[in-house]
Amino acid sequence: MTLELRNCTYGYRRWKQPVLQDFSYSLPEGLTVLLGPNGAGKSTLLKLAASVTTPQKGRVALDGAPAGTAAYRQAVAWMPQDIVPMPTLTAREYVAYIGWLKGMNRTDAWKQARKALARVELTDKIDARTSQLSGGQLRRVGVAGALVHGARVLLLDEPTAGMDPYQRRVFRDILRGLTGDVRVLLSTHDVADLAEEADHVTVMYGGSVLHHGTTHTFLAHTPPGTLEGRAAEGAYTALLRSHNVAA
Ligand SMILES: Nc1ncnc2c1ncn2[C@@H]1O[C@H](COP(=O)(O)OP(=O)(O)OP(=O)(O)O)[C@@H](O)[C@H]1O
Repeated sequence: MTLELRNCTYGYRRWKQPVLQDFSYSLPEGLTVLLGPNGAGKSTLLKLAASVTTPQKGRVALDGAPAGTAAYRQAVAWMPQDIVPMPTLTAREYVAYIGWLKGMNRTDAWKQARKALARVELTDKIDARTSQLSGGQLRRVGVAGALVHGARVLLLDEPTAGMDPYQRRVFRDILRGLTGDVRVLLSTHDVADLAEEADHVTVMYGGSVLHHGTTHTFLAHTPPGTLEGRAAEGAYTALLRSHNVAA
């Protein structure tokens, strides 16, 4: 399975410098953590891969199926950085609605929404209005929305932001429990928490990829003498500094 952006250019304003220019990226197998300072282009990359935005130039495809086609949209799940509550919908209705938008029939979407909410331990909030959930609970609803339709590619934009430590652990267990050839691209500022779990690490800055490789090659940037448990943070900072980027 290959999700690929090839020679993509994307800018939010036509008269401004594009955020991504002639940008190519291929999502490796397993879990890839996407790191980078604010404004690096991480969300933009995820939105292009999720086919919620379309590049002005270049192409995005999954195994040859172009982004935007039904086959592509069903295979790819996206959790946006900002989960906007829908005041009239309950958590279950919200997740089922995402499933339905992704092509599930209503009965399946309804059943799978309950299961997806159980996976993020929100069974007790299943009938709560999304507008009445806390920020962390709403993010867990977002994760459930990404899980509901059995996608082969999960694109998650800062999924753990605002989650308490216990829920971060639950989330990591969900990632570990994904079976089959499911690929995950996950952006985070939570370097220490997730980078060491990943199979691959991508670091972006200024719309470019500074590093893209296995976690092993990423951690090789860790400066000697770094405290235990700080290896990923150390590697990240050292990588940015080696490119003259203030971390
Ligand atoms: N809707 C928008 N309209 C105009 N410019 C935007 C918009 N969204 C993002 N940008 C700009 O695009 C650039 C990349 O933003 P993007 O959100 O992809 O970065 P990011 O790496 O996800 O940042 P963060 O870590 O802060 O979420 C930034 O310069 C940002 O100001």
